[in-house]
Amino acid sequence: MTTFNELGISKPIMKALEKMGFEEATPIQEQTIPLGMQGKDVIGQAQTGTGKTAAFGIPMIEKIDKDAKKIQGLVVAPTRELAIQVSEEIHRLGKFKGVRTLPVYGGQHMDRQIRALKEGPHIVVATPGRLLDHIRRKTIKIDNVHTAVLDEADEMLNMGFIDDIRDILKMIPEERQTLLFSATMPREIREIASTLMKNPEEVKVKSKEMTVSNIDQSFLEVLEKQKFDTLTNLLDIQAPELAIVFGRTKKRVDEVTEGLHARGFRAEGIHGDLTQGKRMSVLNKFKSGRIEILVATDVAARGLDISGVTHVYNFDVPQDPESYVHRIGRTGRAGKTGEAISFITPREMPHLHLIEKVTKSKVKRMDAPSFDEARRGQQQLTVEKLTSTIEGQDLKDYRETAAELLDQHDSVTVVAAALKLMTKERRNAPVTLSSVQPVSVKGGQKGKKKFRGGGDNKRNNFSRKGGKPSGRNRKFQNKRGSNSNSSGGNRNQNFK
Ligand SMILES: Nc1ncnc2c1ncn2[C@@H]1O[C@H](COP(=O)(O)OP(=O)(O)OP(=O)(O)O)[C@@H](O)[C@H]1O
Ligand SMILES: [Mg+2]
Repeated sequence: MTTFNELGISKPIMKALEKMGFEEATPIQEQTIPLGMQGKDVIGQAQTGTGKTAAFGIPMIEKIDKDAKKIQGLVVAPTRELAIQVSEEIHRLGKFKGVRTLPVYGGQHMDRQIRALKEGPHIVVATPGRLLDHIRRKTIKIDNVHTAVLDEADEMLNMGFIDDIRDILKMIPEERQTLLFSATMPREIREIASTLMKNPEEVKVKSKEMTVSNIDQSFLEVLEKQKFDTLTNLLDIQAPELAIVFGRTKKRVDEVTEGLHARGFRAEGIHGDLTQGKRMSVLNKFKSGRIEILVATDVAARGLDISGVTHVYNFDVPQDPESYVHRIGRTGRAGKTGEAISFITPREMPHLHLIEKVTKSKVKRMDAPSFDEARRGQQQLTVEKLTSTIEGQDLKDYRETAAELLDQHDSVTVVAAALKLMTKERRNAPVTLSSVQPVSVKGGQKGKKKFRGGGDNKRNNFSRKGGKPSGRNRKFQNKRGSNSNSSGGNRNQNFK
């Protein structure tokens, strides 16, 4: 294990790392940071949630001259949410050095952005379209940029930004350093690497599997029309602290969200048709725990780093193995554990096998839970509340009434009535979703061709001091022997 100290990182950044609770560098950081600090061009590939942001953020911040009121570092990211998230992480890393970072993305007021740009940020983290807009209006000057980063390059390609990216890179002074991060290396990205980068060093954190070992993966074979009931039963049993449910289309996301509301869950949907303001407010609610379930399309959730996501449900199986890896990678981040459960209709079984084959991971079969189990799941929550009240509170004022009650009724009846009163019974509103076509293996083969590996499975775990212990410790949840909330659930202990 390499400490950040050994990587020759300067004092102010070391202080920031300490504040952030980062103790050891992750493998991608260990390999990328020294190259980055030597000024080399780097292509980085590693598994989800393994700290790629700091891997490019630290060398970039090291090179900033904070007395120069000029944009010196530029990060391009595919979505607004990602731009904001990356900007926040860089801000935290560069705080003690006094580095100013600004996220710039479409959908935000131009005037406001221009005013913020006038304050002289050192680093700008931007989405491609809006960045080009600013460059053309000369509200962003890139003549002094010495470090350029493309984060999630393949996703930018998928989203049709490839020409924008090329244009942007061509405008930045040639003597710049370029860092490129991508889960896959399709032809177009390779071409950018060979034409617009200088002898890039490739850092691939190798692994047999593409998914991280701290995500427990399982699937249920379920008929399309039973998916929704199965989902709510599972949610009742597993009681995730924060869960993301993936749906294939925007319409699907809206329908599942509405259905969850009808059954009394705190859920909200997120997809590309929502306004920027709405997307941000949904994400903030989710991050702060005001909603417990985020229903999302692939694009809306790519790269998002939300701590405390304990469960990912693939309500619809992802189109290709690559999406599968990114989706489930929203949990099991920063060495924590997580659960990923995929709903597979009988006709989609070959597709699941393809995902297993390409990602080289085994997805365990689990049985669909019954309504009865779900009901017991709800009651279990009440039992936990009751137990903690028994253990933790002064009940003196209630004892006399309790004794009177027990004179009149037997104890089991009294406790049963209390449980009934306290249990939030699920409304069983009937929910019918529009029908969807099953995913065919053909779609998956595209992914197979595209996909490539990354990430040392055993070593992706890393330690973070003072990490918040996750979750309600639900015994019920432990049925399959592993969950994100079990105490000491951080498997990374094995690697210390
Ligand atoms: N060395 C470290 N020690 C502890 N925590 C870390 C370390 N490096 C990064 N983290 C934390 O791990 C989480 C995941 O990091 P990050 O978002 O950079 O992952 P990523 O590799 O970019 O994932 P994705 O492929 O999903 O985009 C973040 O919350 C980050 O703050
Ligand atoms: Mg990332």
